[in-house]
Amino acid sequence: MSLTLDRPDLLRQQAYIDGAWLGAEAVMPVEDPATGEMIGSVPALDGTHAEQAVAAAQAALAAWRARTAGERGAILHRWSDLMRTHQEDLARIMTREQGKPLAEARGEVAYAASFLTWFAEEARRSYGDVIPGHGADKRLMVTREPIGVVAAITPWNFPLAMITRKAGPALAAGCTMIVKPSELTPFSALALALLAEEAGVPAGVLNIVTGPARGIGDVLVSHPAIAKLSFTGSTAVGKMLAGRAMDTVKRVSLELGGNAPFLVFDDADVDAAVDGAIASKFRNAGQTCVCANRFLVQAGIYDAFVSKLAERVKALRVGNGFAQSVEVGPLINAAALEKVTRHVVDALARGGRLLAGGNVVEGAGQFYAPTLIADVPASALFCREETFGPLAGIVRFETEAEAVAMANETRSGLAAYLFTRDLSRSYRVSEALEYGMIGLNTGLISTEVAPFGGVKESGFGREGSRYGMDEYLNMKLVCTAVSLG
Ligand SMILES: NC(=O)c1ccc[n+]([C@@H]2O[C@H](COP(=O)([O-])OP(=O)(O)OC[C@H]3O[C@@H](n4cnc5c(N)ncnc54)[C@H](O)[C@@H]3O)[C@@H](O)[C@H]2O)c1
Ligand SMILES: O=C[C@H](O)CS(=O)(=O)O
Repeated sequence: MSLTLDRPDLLRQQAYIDGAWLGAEAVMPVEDPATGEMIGSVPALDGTHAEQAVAAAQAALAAWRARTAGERGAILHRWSDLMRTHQEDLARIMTREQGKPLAEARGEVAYAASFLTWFAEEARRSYGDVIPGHGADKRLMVTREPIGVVAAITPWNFPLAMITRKAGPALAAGCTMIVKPSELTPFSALALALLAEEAGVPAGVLNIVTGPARGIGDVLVSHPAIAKLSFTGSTAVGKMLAGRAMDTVKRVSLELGGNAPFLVFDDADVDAAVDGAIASKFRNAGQTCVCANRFLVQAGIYDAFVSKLAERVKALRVGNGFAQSVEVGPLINAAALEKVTRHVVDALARGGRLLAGGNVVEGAGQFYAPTLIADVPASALFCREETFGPLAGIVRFETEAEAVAMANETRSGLAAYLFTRDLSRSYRVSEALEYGMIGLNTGLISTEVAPFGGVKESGFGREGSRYGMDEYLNMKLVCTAVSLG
């Protein structure tokens, strides 16, 4: 299937280093997860090219940080405007390489652009402090300065937003950046770079290095000129990269895997809980870090919730993201299909009751039927691992204490959801849950205006909100001795 774009030049098959578009003899193919067809290819660059990108970012740093926050913000605003102008093309490129339904892809373009708009304004608010001196002759001033050259390594599931959630604050702060996008979805990143160039981002300020992760990553985690590593991806890879970044004591922020519990109490609005469950579980075919990963439902509301949810899951339309009515697209690759299959088989083997789906959708591409399994024990695999697929598994509980204990029984700590109409319970439970973000009577929590991030092994640091700038700024104390005349 050909990809029709108003701006065909947005589909870039070259990497972007120091303001130049770069080809290579060695290339990496990019496949459409819905059809298995090859869309195109990108250069399979290596550590040498990563070194070139670091040198370019280093050379561009002084002039970029010397611009005023307003000047940097104006460029970010133009970049964001260009994203919105070309929303349809960016969405089509994303659906083609990542698979999500076109409506979701359009939503991600707007979400990704919102981070550029937000941080274009936050740039002007990187305030410092003047502190009353500790001596009559002392004057204390605290300034906030850009960290310097930043390396960003990003995942495939939100191929635009996970980049602008970093590039927005980094460039607003006066940093320069090298991005290594996922090898599964490089075209979104390269289209973003073209629009950055058109918006006036100077050469070297933003660099996109495509290719096998290890060779490029080895440079990005170890190069002494890189002051910060911002990683979004799996917990296992994040742990490894962060550990290596410590050899040069880089600042690190980690946005890692999740295992979100979705708690429904007897006093919940059951229809609202079902709406929240569908929104949280099946967005991007269950391939988001904040998807509900396990449903914990109190005994009194259990049957009503399960039967209503079953009707909704059975009605979900699966298919190619370009098809008008499709709500659930393909999984990203065969490994993802295998993992969700493994979790389904395990849940059924433990006595789970299949109420919808439970099968691979035969044919081209990697499709799994939206699946609902009830009456599963908390020992099931999907309760212990991030499924990252369209499986909703339900565990029954009796008491609030039991629910909180089950919810917290994981090393993950990104997002959690609870549905209750009891005000005291909403405080008790949200305070007891060990997570960075809580959805209370909602299944959708992500926005550029609020801090996004986790605790425990879901990482540290926050993206978005006024806190997002902190990840790209250093604090400096200037202590001045003044003569008293
Ligand atoms: N917390 C968040 O904000 C957030 C957002 C999106 C995705 N995620 C998590 O990301 C995971 C899915 O994304 P994924 O499959 O792309 O994760 P991944 O860890 O496999 O890959 C993420 C990035 O790391 C790179 N990478 C992998 N091995 C590397 C190495 N040895 N050296 C350097 N780079 C390497 C990949 O090429 C990719 O660019 C899920 O666990 C999901 O929960 C978290
Ligand atoms: O996969 C997790 C991303 O952060 C997606 S979103 O921010 O929740 O849209």
